[in-house]
Amino acid sequence: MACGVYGLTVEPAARVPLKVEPLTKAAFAPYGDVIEPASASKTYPINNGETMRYHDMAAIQANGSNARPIVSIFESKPVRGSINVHLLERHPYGSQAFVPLDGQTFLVVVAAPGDKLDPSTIKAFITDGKQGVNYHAGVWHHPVLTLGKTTNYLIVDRSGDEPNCQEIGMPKTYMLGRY
Ligand SMILES: NC(=O)N[C@@H](O)C(=O)O
Ligand code: NI
Repeated sequence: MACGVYGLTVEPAARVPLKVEPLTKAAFAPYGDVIEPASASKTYPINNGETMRYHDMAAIQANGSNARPIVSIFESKPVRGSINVHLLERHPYGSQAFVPLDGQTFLVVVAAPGDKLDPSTIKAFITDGKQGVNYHAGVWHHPVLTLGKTTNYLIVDRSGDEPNCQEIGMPKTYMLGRY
């Protein structure tokens, strides 16, 4: 998905630490959904009780002309050393879900939707290896930041006619620490 540059994405000289918090449903609610059994709104047994259904975990959005939700796999190499971020991207026409298939933790950096970045809404989270995330349409997020080893993610996002990836520069370079 080619990301159009929506704003300045040159790395700012000013650097600030950004606290990395454990990912929780409540903390992530302004940005999207956490995909994990504990966050299911509805859970019920099926198949004569042999299977538990964690129902309707994420709001899958696919808007625009000829839009449809699609399933893909991202095979993502890990980032290593000090991780500093200075740009985010958004998909205005649809949501984007990442579910790790190898039990791998990853970092999530988000900001509230809007045509201008609101620095007060920039947050960083670390997943517990079982969690996935679903960014709602228009939510600013950093391209996937995989930790430790190359990881496959199941991706659910949107295909359609309109270009669906825009990048924007962050006001500072945000330091997430060493991994
Ligand atoms: N560009 C692309 O498909 N991936 C990004 O959207 C991402 O969030 O990693
Ligand atoms: Ni994305």
